[in-house]
Amino acid sequence: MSDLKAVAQRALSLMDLTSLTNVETDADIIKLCQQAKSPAGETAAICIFPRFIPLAKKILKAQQTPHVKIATVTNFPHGNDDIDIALAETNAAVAYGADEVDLVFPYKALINGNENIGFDMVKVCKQACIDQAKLKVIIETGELKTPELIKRASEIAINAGADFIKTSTGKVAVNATPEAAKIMLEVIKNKNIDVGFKPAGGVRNAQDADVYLTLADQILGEEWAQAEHFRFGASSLLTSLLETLGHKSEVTNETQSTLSY
Ligand SMILES: O=C[C@H](O)COP(=O)(O)O
Repeated sequence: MSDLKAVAQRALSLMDLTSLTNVETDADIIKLCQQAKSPAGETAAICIFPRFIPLAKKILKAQQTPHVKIATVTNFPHGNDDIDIALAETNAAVAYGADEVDLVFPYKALINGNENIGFDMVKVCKQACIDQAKLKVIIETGELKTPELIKRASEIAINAGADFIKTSTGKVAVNATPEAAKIMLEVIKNKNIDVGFKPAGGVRNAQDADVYLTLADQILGEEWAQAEHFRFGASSLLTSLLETLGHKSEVTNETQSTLSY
């Protein structure tokens, strides 16, 4: 069993602190940015809908946490197969100033036997992100279900230019699982390529995080799971990690006083 405090500290620095309920207000996004500057250190990123990016940029700058990346989502959460729409959304996300775009792979098309739509969608969206944003491709493992489809979607996404492969939207019945993670990490290892991994959905505490970090350490080596290669997509993990680390999850007065937007 790993040292849970050490795991919690590591997981915090690898987190895409996520708020994708679609009922967020500006106040919720401001609070999320404040939480990203936690008493135990900064999260790697926040993950929000595109329309909130300009506000988040302003807040992150005002609270002097410009290293916290802004991730957003496109073709989300449905994973439909309309390439033009996915591309338009990705172009808009980049125009808003996203550092990272989490694109939902057209997984239903793949389940129906069409590999080309996924490849083409990732390829054009990668082009839209080139030199401006990382492209993280959500393959929705809980819907793909079989190891063969999870492996194939991972390979297609990587072949088309994904910078990260991500398990899940967090919006379906089955989200990140260790079984899916193992398949995806092995695809990355076998391809011997500079692509990252993001388990997302249902990662709730340091024990959950430990399972995925241990898999990454075993499959890709202990140095690999750094923020440029590994993220957790999670909405409630931070609160639990802060408890493990002995901190209260509330925003500190100090954090609030740095805001001058
Ligand atoms: O990408 C992240 C997920 O949407 C968050 O899922 P969660 O609410 O289960 O942590």
